[in-house]
Formats: sequence, structure tokens, C-alpha cells
Amino acid sequence: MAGKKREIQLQAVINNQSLWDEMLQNKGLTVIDVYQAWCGPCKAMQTLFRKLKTELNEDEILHFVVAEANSIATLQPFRDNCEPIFLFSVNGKIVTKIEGANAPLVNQKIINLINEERKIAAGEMVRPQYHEITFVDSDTEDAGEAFNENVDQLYSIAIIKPEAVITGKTIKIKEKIISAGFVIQAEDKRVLTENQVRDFYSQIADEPDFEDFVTLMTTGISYILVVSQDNKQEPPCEETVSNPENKEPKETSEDQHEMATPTVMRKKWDSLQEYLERQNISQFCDVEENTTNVNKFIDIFFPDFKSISKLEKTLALLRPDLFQEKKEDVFNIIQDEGFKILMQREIVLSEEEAKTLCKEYENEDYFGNLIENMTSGPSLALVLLRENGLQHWKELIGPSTVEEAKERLLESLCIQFATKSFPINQLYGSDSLEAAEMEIQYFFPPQNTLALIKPHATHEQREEIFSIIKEAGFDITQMKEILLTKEQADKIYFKITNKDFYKDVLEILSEGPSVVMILTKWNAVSEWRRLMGPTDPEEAKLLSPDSIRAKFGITVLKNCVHGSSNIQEAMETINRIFEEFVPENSEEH
Ligand SMILES: Nc1ncnc2c1ncn2[C@@H]1O[C@H](COP(=O)(O)OP(=O)(O)OP(=O)(O)O)[C@@H](O)[C@H]1O
Repeated sequence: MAGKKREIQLQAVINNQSLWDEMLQNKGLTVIDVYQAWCGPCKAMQTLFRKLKTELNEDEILHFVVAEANSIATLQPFRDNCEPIFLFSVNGKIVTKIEGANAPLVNQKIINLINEERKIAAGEMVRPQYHEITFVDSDTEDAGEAFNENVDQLYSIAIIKPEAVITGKTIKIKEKIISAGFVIQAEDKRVLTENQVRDFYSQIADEPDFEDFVTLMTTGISYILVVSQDNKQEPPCEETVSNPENKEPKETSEDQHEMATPTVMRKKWDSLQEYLERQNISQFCDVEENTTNVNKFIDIFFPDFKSISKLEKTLALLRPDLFQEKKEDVFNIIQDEGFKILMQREIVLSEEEAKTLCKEYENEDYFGNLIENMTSGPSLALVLLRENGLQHWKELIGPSTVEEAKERLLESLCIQFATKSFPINQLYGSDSLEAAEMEIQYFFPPQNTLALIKPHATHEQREEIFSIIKEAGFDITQMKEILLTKEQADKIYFKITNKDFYKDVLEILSEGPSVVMILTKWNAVSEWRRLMGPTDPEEAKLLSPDSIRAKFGITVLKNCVHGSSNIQEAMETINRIFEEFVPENSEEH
């Protein structure tokens, strides 16, 4: 069989360089599943490929192949890669790659590229100038950067139209988007210019009432969202629809209530457009998913977006001696180098943790002393953020041992902060983006809290609170707008239902819909309480003038927001209000 191209079910097997070169002659899109001989092609994705093959029905321009990394010279950089890799070749050029069996991402990429091919074939679009990607060996020093190139996040642009904004549907639409596992990466509200409308809606420019449509779109505020698939969250496989009969959206309050129920889930691999259509809300929100157009509109609406999305997080650690003696010096350097400290935490490492962190030195004479030193007092763990942050921190701190730094990097922080008794770099930085993610999860495990924006908060105040939440680094993991009946309110305020003032709390809550959210980040419960400020807005104004209650609270009852008091209460209320929610964090299972 070696050297022969063989059709197995839907994927051709490429197992030598000449078959690879031959494959590059394919017209249209070829999806290449790069596999390792020892583990075989990715079985989990076969179902997706089969589905797409049938649904798209494009035998001439859609091909699937499996290629064995070790036997093809071009694929050498991927040898021994543990994760599956999917390459996308268009007319013989590898235009992009996705690491990991991320079905929604792969699905969307294929649909986008095939849609482009169809448009090109129909003369509706000129073939873009593809930038062919280069493969970098994951063992090389550039691994961090290479990984960054590989993270092929797929974005969509969604425009919530003025008629939806003015009739108060914005939050409900955003709530649906978030509940389905999409992530709103950026948003802006503005009155679109005529040119922007014409550009975004160029495909319907020939329709007879287009000019009226342009007028409508330019006479009120629209919301523009950049939405991505949440890579971490697999949407549920099966669709559960709370009320399948209700196909026609209505403008009534009943409709609003229907839209607020979060029980309609995204089908596996739905695109944002498909999802909104199935939710009967696509008439309020238009979506652009074509990669080329999305990039263009991101540049127009969010010119800083790309530089922001290049920001990298890394874990940094100041070992005990350095933390005690020179913390300020290190902080000054961190600031001067343009890093933002996202989180920081003092931690006394257990022996086991120190041994895991210092595993690379376990055969050295000094290993015992090293572990003793590492466990002797608090270390400081930091999460740093900066463009190219991971690599930059590694370069700053230098090699992991003083001996090595003396040989080749005298200007490194390793030398600057070296002590006679300690042969190891007093500073640590993650080795790769994957390692950084795991280490950050370890040192800063995410926690969930339940947050509420009370009905009296105005639309503008709500928006400002969302900005404060984002700015503070929370993820809004779930969100719904609901009228809190007594039954619902009891689930949140179960600890105060016997208080005299509880009837007043219920009255305040009955004045209109509240926004209920699950906020997620390290230390979420106390962080959210800190952002809220003291219960009484008057006290908040004195003690915490920047807090939400100081800014927007009116009275103790109308204090704008609520948050769980402790982790236990957060877990209980989240379970009661978001019954379908399964926390990712083991601490909360
Ligand atoms: N003495 C009071 N009189 C009137 N309303 C009160 C009083 N104490 C609390 N409340 C209202 O009840 C809500 C819940 O009370 P709780 O004792 O749980 O307050 P909290 O933990 O300080 O704040 P929250 O739980 O809202 O974050 C408060 O946010 C406030 O609106």
C-alpha cells in the first residue's frame, strides 16, 4: 500500500511526499487531517467531515485527506505533535491551520472557505491574495510565536439593528448569544454612516427597498459585536426547544418573556447566523461570517482589535527570597516593560508543588536545598499581559540557571537578581501558551459568582456595569434578563426571606426585569463584592467612591446590584437559577 493513494471512505491517505505534492494540485479546498502513525487520524472529526461532505455536496471543490506527519518532509514540524492538526489548502496553498479537534472551529472554517469558493466560481468575488502559512517546528525556540500564528480564532460580526435597540432587545439578543456558548469579544454602539451600511449590506443593494433600509439603519443606534466561538465550551449535542410552536417572533411582552428563557440551546457546530435564525431573532441582528469581510469590518469598526487580540498572558513567579527582598524592583521592571498585572497572589508552595515546578533540576546536587528554599516562605505568582508577553518575559528573565545566564545572558534578570546561595533563576515564566494557560488555571483557579443588576438600573447604567465587569477581567459565563417573581427571588435571597425588609426587596425586584449573570474569574465572589461596594450607597460614596453602588445606587433597597456573599451561596444560587449550568472548575463540582 505504501506510496499508493487509497480512498478510505471519504478521506484519501497521503503517506509520502509525492502524494502530498500531487494532492496540492486539487482544485478548491482540501482539508488535511495531519496525524501521527502511532495514533492514527482523528476519528472524532470523521462524523463532521461526513456531514459536511453530504450537506455541502461539492465533490469538485471540497476534498478531505489524511496525511501522516512522519512520512512527509513538508510535515516534519508536526512530527510527534500530540494534538491533531488540520490544514486547509486552497488551490494548492496552505492558507490556515487549526490545532486540536475543535469541531466548531473546523466546521466554520470549511463552510467559510467553501462559500468563498462558490462566490468566486459565480463571479461574485475575486479570489483573495492568500498568505501561505509557514510551518515552524514546535521544538524550536520560536514555539511560542508559532503557536500564536496557529490560533486561528474565527470571528463573526453581528449588527443589532436600530429597531431592536430602540425596542429594548439588545440585552436579550446578547444573552442568547452568550448562553449558546459564543463569546462577545468586542462591542460598540454607534449610529452607522451611510457608507458603512452600504458596505456591510452590499449583497442586498439591488433589492428595491434598499434605500429605505439604508435610511432606517442610519437613523438610530446599532450595536456592533465581534463574536467568536467559545473554544472551551462544547455546546450541547441535542437541541431542546422550550416552545417549538412559537415560530413567529412577536413584539409583545410575552415575546420578551419567551426570548428570556435560556433553554434553547445551540446545536453542535451551529454558526452564529444559523443559531440566530433558529432562534427567530435573525431579523433583529445581521451577521457577517465570511472571513475576508469580517477582517475588513473589524478593521473599520474596531481598529485596535487585532493588536488587542495579540496580547498574551504568562504566569510569572517571584521565588521567596526575591519576593521578600526585591519585590519593588521587579514591579518597576514589569511596569517599565509595559506589562499589565492581571492577577497576583502570594502562595507558600507545598513540597509537592515545589517538586513539580522544579522537576527539571531533580537530578542536581542542589535539588534538596532548592525545594527547601522554595517552600521556606511565600512566593508571588503573577499573571502578566502584554503583546508578545510570553516570549518577552522569558527573554527578560533569561535562562533557568545562573550558570547558563553567566555564559550567554549577562543582562538578564536572572543575573541581576542572582544570589550566591541560589543557583536557579529567582524568576520563572511559562514555557508556552499552553503551559501558561494550565499554570494560570492552577495558581488562579476560576470561581463563579452570581451577580444581579436590579430593575431600576437604567439602560446606560447597565451598559456601564457591563464595561466595569469586562474591564475587571470577569467572563460573563451566563446571562439572562428575567422578571424576578417571589419564587425566583427566593432562590437568590434565600438567606433573608425571613427579614422584615424582604417584602420591600421583592417589591423593588417586581418593578421590571433584572439581569442575572454568572461571573467567572479567580476570586470572583470577593472581587465582585469589591466592585459593588458597601450595601448602602451612602456608605459606598464615602468608603468606595468608585464602586458600582456609589455611582448608581439610590437607597439601600435600590442599590443597583447584588452578589453572592460566599462561595457556598454562589454555588447554591447558581444551581437554582441556572439549572443547566455545569461549572468547569473542579472546586465547584
Ligand atoms: N436593613 C435593610 N433595610 C432595607 N433593605 C435592606 C436592609 N439590609 C439589606 N437590604 C436589602 O436587601 C439586599 C440583600 O441583603 P443582604 O443582607 O444579603 O445584603 P448584602 O449582602 O450586603 O448585599 P447583597 O446581598 O445585595 O449583595 C440588599 O442588597 C439591600 O438591598
